[in-house]
Amino acid sequence: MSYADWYDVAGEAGITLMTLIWIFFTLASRPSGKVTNMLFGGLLLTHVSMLLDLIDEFLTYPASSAWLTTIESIPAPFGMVIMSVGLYWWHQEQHVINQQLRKTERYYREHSYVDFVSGLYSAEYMKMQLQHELNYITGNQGTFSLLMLDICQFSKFNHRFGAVQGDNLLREIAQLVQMNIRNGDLACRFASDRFIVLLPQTQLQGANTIANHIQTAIAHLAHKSGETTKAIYPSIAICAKQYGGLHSYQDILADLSLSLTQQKRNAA
Ligand SMILES: Nc1nc2c(ncn2[C@@H]2O[C@H](COP(=O)(O)OP(=O)(O)OP(=O)(O)O)[C@@H](O)[C@H]2O)c(=O)[nH]1
Repeated sequence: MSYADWYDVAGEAGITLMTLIWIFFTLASRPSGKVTNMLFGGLLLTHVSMLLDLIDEFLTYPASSAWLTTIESIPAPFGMVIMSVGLYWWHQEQHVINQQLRKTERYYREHSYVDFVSGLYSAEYMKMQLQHELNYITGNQGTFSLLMLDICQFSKFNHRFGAVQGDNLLREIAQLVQMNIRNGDLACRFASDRFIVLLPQTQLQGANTIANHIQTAIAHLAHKSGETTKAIYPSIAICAKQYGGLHSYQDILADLSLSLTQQKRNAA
């Protein structure tokens, strides 16, 4: 074979390998169903064409079997048509999923906004979602509520048990908050030992109910530091407020923080 032929072989082998990789990632990433079947079928036919094309480089067919070289390219166009139909169905499927996400106002998911200590979304993400919620309710005459909660005496806990145990406690509390909110609510870590929960389309009464659930759950958390069975029962201060669409998210967050601070002062 000449150099040109080897370049040809390398190109065809690369395409054959790539189609196999696409098949792998399609099957590994997608749930089973008709969209996956179409994508898999289309990619498989394309792969077969590429493979036949590659094998063809190493075989010499007798003149009577020359037709074999012409059929090798037939599966690819069929595969591409099937794949295109699969992609169109995928587009339809994604459209439905997007509609569902939009309904709950958690439309854009962004993993770079995750706080890695608590596993919740960060304050930055909450600000974006608050702005999104404000835009939504302004157009729809709606309302929403927010909860803000703060762990009591967290600096003492850190001092006594160390920052690693402090991180564990933050994570456990974050999990309890998440367990006690609804699908469509959003819990974020706001700052150090402070968390915030967005409750879309929720009146104050409903927000207070959820705040009670969270407070009760955290009051029953028997946090263990290390090997000992001795438990620490953390307590939190929590405040719930309802908002309309006439404020900026900065004003809302400042107002909520102030309310929580006043509530803590009154309780002291
Ligand atoms: N372990 C750990 N500690 C943190 C983290 N972020 C902030 N902190 C600590 O959290 C503590 C927060 O202290 P404060 O704001 O005084 O809160 P507090 O001690 O709970 O005081 P009160 O709310 O008034 O009861 C500080 O000691 C911070 O160093 C973190 O990611 N991990």
